[in-house]
Amino acid sequence: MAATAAIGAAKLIFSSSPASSSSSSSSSSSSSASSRVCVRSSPALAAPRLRSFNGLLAGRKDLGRFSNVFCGEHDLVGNVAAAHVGRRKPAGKAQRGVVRMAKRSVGDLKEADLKGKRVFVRADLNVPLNDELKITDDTRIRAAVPTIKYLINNGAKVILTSHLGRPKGVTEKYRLTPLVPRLSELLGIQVEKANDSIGEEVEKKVAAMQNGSVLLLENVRFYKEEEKNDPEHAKKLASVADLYVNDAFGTAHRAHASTEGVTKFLKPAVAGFLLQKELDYLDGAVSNPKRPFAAIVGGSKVSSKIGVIESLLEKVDILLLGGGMIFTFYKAQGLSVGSSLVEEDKLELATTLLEKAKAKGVSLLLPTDVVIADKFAPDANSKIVPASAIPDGWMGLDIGPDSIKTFSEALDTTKTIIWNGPMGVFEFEKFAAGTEAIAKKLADLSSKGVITIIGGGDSVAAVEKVGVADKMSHISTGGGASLELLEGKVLPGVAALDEAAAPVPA
Ligand SMILES: Nc1ncnc2c1ncn2[C@@H]1O[C@H](COP(=O)(O)OP(=O)(O)O)[C@@H](O)[C@H]1O
Ligand SMILES: O=C(OP(=O)(O)O)[C@H](O)COP(=O)(O)O
Repeated sequence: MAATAAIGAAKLIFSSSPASSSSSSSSSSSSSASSRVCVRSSPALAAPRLRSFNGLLAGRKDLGRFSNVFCGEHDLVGNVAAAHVGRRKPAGKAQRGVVRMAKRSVGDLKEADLKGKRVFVRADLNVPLNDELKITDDTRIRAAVPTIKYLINNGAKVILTSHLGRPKGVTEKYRLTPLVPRLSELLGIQVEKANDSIGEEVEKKVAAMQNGSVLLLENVRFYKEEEKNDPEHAKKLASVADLYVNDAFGTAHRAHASTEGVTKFLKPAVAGFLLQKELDYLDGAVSNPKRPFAAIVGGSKVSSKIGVIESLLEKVDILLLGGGMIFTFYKAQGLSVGSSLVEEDKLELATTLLEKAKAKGVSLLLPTDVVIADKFAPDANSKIVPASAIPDGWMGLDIGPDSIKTFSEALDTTKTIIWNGPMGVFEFEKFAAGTEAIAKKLADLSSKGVITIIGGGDSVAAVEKVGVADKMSHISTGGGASLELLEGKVLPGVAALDEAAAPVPA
């Protein structure tokens, strides 16, 4: 039963009841169906280390440097991307028909299909950059390499596209130029770059491409039409290419022109190796998780992630909230939050979510103490205060030591953990302790057999920074995408791709 413990004026919802055990007997049949038909080894939920890279690299020595993060055991399987097109209903509710579709993979395309062809590759190269525009974590770039290498080794001309950040129009600091040296180094060829993603310059550069070369287009989000998924814009993007590969798992939850719209104009439209690998692992691990199952949600994308919490309450037994997410909850409970990050229009939702968690017996834990700062800067003055005592003019930038302890104890009871969003502004040393402590805790639990899944550009950067990325069961290049997959949502970037020859029976 859920109990409400008062912490100063703050209320912390805590349930002593065990997990809603309803888990997913209803889902297991579809899960096993997919294992059978999608020719994959079941994700080894009992193993602490990634086991489901699905052999996409097997036998391909040229791809061997891909990543120590992504390279687990390479057991050879077919080139079929398993993707939920319709997904199971939450446990405890009537199950709608589950339709599983296999998506056509880039691995299905051979030299005869690729040689001399212009391939529009959508990757998620949204990597963190510092003030000097230096890449601070290259995980997403490394993760994109196997698909690109496969294409160039088969004689294709790769037109590589990505977004970076959330620019409003052309913004110098969001140009993709800083990515070129690392991409070139990893691919072993000089990558060319265009200063636009559509138009004459792109057309000219594409016309001059040799087989086996790579042209990186400019940030696709410099055009507002990208996020609007404007069909005319998608047509312009597609006009320079013959076929489409989507390998941007981190952006697969966005129906944008370069992730969804272009599929109307380019055939075949297939899944890249990374997209395929992510879906395969996450589908198995989160659709029928070992319980207790915990989610940790933090970071700064509050408005896009707070909505996910409602669905998470249907799936998880424990939900830990940190990062910029928490202040909306505090404010909803009547607390002062100073100048902390708050989504004013989500206050009502936050209240509803706290009530729902209580009603469902889900342990929703908010930090009881926070590290506050007098400005958003690495050299800010800081102090630790109870969550109920944030003074005016101060902002919360990390969770405090009591919260770390409570969160660690809660995590000790779990068997599966998915984490998206840092606990604090870990980029500043003064506010990195919460994130680092949780990263170390997950690494420790991983070694004890707990399944640990880290998703999101910054979350992955944080575990890399702590040096524990290789201890985790799975490092996902998508935070929001993996949460939406966990919710049971259709990822538009996946749904738009061609189906494999035959649908997978449910
Ligand atoms: N209390 C906070 N206030 C403001 N920003 C925060 C806070 N806690 C964490 N962040 C920021 O959240 C960012 C990551 O958020 P997000 O993009 O949602 O994560 P991910 O990339 O892992 O999905 C980090 O850059 C971090 O500095
Ligand atoms: O960083 C990303 O998502 P994530 O922070 O949820 O991992 C992706 O590149 C998507 O970016 P968006 O959330 O601006 O669409």
